[in-house]
Amino acid sequence: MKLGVLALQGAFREHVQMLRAIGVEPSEVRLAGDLDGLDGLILPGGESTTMCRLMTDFGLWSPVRAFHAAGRALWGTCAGAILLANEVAGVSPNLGGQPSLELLDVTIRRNAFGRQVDSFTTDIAVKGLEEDFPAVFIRAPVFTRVGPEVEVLADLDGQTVLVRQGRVVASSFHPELSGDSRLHELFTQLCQEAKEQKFHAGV
Ligand SMILES: NC(=O)CC[C@H](N)C(=O)O
Repeated sequence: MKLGVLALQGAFREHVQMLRAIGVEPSEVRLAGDLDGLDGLILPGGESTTMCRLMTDFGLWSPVRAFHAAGRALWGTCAGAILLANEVAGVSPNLGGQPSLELLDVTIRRNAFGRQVDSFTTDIAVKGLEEDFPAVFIRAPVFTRVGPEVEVLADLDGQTVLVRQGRVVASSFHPELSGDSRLHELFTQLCQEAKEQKFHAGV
């Protein structure tokens, strides 16, 4: 299993460390060619406006869309989830619209928990995990609209915080900072499944 972590900005090193801890040696992705041969890609948390600018500078929008179209798995955490969404809300109007990959049929609202509660950790129930997951939220977004093909895997006080649409997963929290590798293990399984499906389909 070959996984990559988008390494333009933000908490990519923490994802790399978490993947290493579960026995996966990931590579850092900065250029389109770095995606070659990968089965899955993690888009980390950070600052989505900066990441968008770097996605443009590094010419990554089309290559990441093509990576998805070729049957590979993607997981966006926090700012990474914002990059995946079809629609981004909560952007300052004078900045214009925020570009995104549009690979996940959701609307995501940036900084949805307000400044008073910038960062917090709380245990949440996640579909597919037997025990609660310690979720770290840092100026986190929430999914305010979820399309018909999107499965909600976790919420917090009625706000959607973890979703999946086929082989695209997005969390508004930072699983790489919680010292709990279960979601990284689940994503690795999803990458494996995506790879096998591709193999069976003869692609
Ligand atoms: N921890 C994070 O990734 C924060 C996301 C950031 N608030 C943004 O909107 O881009």
